Amino acid sequence: MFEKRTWIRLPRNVVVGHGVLGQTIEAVSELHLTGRPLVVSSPTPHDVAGKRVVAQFEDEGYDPSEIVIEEASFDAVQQVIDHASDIDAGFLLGVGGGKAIDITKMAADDLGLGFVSVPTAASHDGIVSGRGSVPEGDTRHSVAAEPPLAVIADTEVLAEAPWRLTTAGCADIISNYTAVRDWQLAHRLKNVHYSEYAGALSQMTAEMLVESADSIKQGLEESSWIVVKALVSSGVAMSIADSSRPASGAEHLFSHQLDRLVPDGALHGHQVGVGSIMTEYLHSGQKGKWRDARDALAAIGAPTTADELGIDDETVIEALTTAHQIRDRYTVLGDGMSEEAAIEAATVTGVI
Ligand SMILES: NC(=O)C1=CN([C@@H]2O[C@H](COP(=O)(O)OP(=O)(O)OC[C@H]3O[C@@H](n4cnc5c(N)ncnc54)[C@H](OP(=O)(O)O)[C@@H]3O)[C@@H](O)[C@H]2O)C=CC1
Ligand SMILES: O=C(CO)COP(=O)(O)O
Ligand SMILES: [Zn+2]
Repeated sequence: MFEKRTWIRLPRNVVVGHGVLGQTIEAVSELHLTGRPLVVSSPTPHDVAGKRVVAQFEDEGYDPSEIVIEEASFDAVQQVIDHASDIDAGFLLGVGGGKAIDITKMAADDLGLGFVSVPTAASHDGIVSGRGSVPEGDTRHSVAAEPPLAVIADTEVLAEAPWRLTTAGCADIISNYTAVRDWQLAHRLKNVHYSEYAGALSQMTAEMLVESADSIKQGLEESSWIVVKALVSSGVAMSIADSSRPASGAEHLFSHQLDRLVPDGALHGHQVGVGSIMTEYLHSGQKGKWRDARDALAAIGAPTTADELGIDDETVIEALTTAHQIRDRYTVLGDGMSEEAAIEAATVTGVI
């Protein structure tokens, strides 16, 4: 008997472009959500977009409420859950970078309410995915959470965010190359389920971004358009796979381990980018494609060395040799790298 089943949860409305923040009500009303909206943001996103979203709901006769969270923590998720229960919220909007959006999607998951993602920074593909990441103990990687019903990405707002957030989003996409390679390796060696559709979409997303590198420049709103569309595409790949596998391999394990070792280190995307230079080397050797990964990152102005990440060489080696312990996810790191091999990989690729 045929027993395969798949259940793909995707956003219904993805609205991207100049000034689309002004179409929030339009995009939301199409979703047939009812009750009071709760707008969740963090301080800067509240100023640049959150209060405009609240004002729109007020003008249209909704009775919105808002909450501004300061940090990515389970306490903050609980604060949002409590506030939503107190005001009897009907649905949630997360307005911000990864912090505000992840907190909203995790609170929405707990509350059983719909949620809309309104990114103010094109900083990584979590802003459009059904994966939430809040540091707890030693856990840094994402877990399944409520996927957004809609994404409203205003390129005018995104283009005004600090440029390093956009280069971090690019680097998160460039890391899809090695993530897919790791996934294929795990399929071959460990019989891990591999989705051809999700793998191909993730890889194509990285290729298209790299091909557009010349148009990704500070001050060009088109850059935000290109990057956010790639982030949406990467988020869709994760939804198809029902896993972060298409966009997260050993380079992400390396970054998660850096987050544990250096809590206020570099941006997620920048760390995974540097990680992918080294894991590409591990996949394909000295003559392999690691230079392509490095050059693609350099072309958009993302870090390619430990120095540029602001992380010392010893920490890079410690993260590389212990990254395989982060989670049960087979990658090119296998059951761990020796210190000598890690130093070799980081040195040959110029990371240290
Ligand atoms: N779900 C997933 O798959 C993933 C989730 N994450 C999570 O996402 C978070 C990191 O995301 P990231 O977006 O880098 O971090 P933040 O949401 O913390 O945003 C980074 C910084 O940019 C500021 N900011 C955001 N938008 C603007 C803007 N338009 N103009 C000026 N400043 C702005 C924020 O201000 P302020 O401090 O006021 O908020 C913050 O200081 C972490 O919590 C991480 O765990 C990371 C990777 C993947
Ligand atoms: O950042 C992600 C994909 O780019 C999510 O991956 P993780 O599941 O490793 O947190
Ligand atoms: Zn990522």
